[in-house]
Amino acid sequence: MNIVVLGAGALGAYFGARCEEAGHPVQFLVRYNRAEQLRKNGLKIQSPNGDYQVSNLNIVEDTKDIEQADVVILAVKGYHLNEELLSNLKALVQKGARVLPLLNGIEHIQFLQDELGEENVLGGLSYIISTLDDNGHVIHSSAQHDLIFGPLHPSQTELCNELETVFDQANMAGVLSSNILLGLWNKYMVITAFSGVTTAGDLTLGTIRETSNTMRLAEEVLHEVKLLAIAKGVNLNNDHIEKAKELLSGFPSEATSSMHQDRRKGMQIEADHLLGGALRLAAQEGLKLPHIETLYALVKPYELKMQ
Ligand SMILES: NC(=O)C1=CN([C@@H]2O[C@H](COP(=O)(O)OP(=O)(O)OC[C@H]3O[C@@H](n4cnc5c(N)ncnc54)[C@H](OP(=O)(O)O)[C@@H]3O)[C@@H](O)[C@H]2O)C=CC1
Ligand SMILES: CC(C)(CO)C(=O)C(=O)O
Repeated sequence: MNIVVLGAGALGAYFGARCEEAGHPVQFLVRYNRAEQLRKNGLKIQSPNGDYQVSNLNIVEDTKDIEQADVVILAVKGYHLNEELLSNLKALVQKGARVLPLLNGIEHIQFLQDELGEENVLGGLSYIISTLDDNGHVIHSSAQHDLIFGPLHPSQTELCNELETVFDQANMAGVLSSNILLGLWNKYMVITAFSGVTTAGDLTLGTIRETSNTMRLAEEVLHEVKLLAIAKGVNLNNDHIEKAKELLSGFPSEATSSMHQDRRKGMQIEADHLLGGALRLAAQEGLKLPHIETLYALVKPYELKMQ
């Protein structure tokens, strides 16, 4: 399968490298600075599941240089969804590719479907903790490296089956979901609570778990996203909340969200995409989400201007 990775950061570079390691042609569509860094340093993964250096590193800076593309693994940040990115995605869709977005959040799905056509956007998400070091190599620190995906349109079933085979061959946990929309909302619930509280409070998960008032705040956020999902016709229930709490208790004490890591590094954060997105969707339904609204107000000052 011909794979294009658009967004060769912590997440996209990890899964792209794993697919290349399994013998699939992977092209990394990158911007100039990342291209230079990859040419200079190559691409390495440091992971508890096995280190790897990409042997056939195929870097492209222009969609014109991509002849064949079956799937685009889209792993940019929410604030990267701009005109330049869309025009690259449209060019790749015209060449026959379908797009597998792995971003945290939920609003981008409808946005991409509106821009690219419903049949061209698969559902996808990931449970992993990874970051880039100063050389642009991937540091993967969780045991989990799960990529959960599935069809959002009936025409995508065959491609999803082929992707399942590709991911099965790779050193990663690819899971084909029969209800990816529910999976996306479930992840959205987890990440809104996890990233909201860690980023607003500058707290690791361990401190949150040890402080009952703070843990209760995270639980209130889980409940608010559940209400929002239900208002949008997606049946998140209390079992999902309990599983989300179990997941959060499974991470090590020093673990934190990718948004909090970005706040610590002084980088732009996905506050608007994640928390702001929930508030916009809630407004459409006449819902109030007071805990999310408060967290949004606290993290908004760290959302630096677009670079
Ligand atoms: N890291 C993690 O542990 C996890 C992250 N996620 C989610 O995955 C998504 C990606 O996160 P992450 O990988 O950490 O982010 P990174 O910031 O590490 O990577 C994003 C990459 O996208 C690239 N990019 C942006 N716009 C373009 C463009 N127009 N063309 C080409 N490349 C572009 C950036 O390149 P450039 O260098 O040019 O800016 C950057 O390398 C986010 O939504 C995040 O919330 C989900 C689960 C875990
Ligand atoms: C919750 C977690 C670590 C799971 O992958 C995540 O998605 C993030 O921090 O962005």
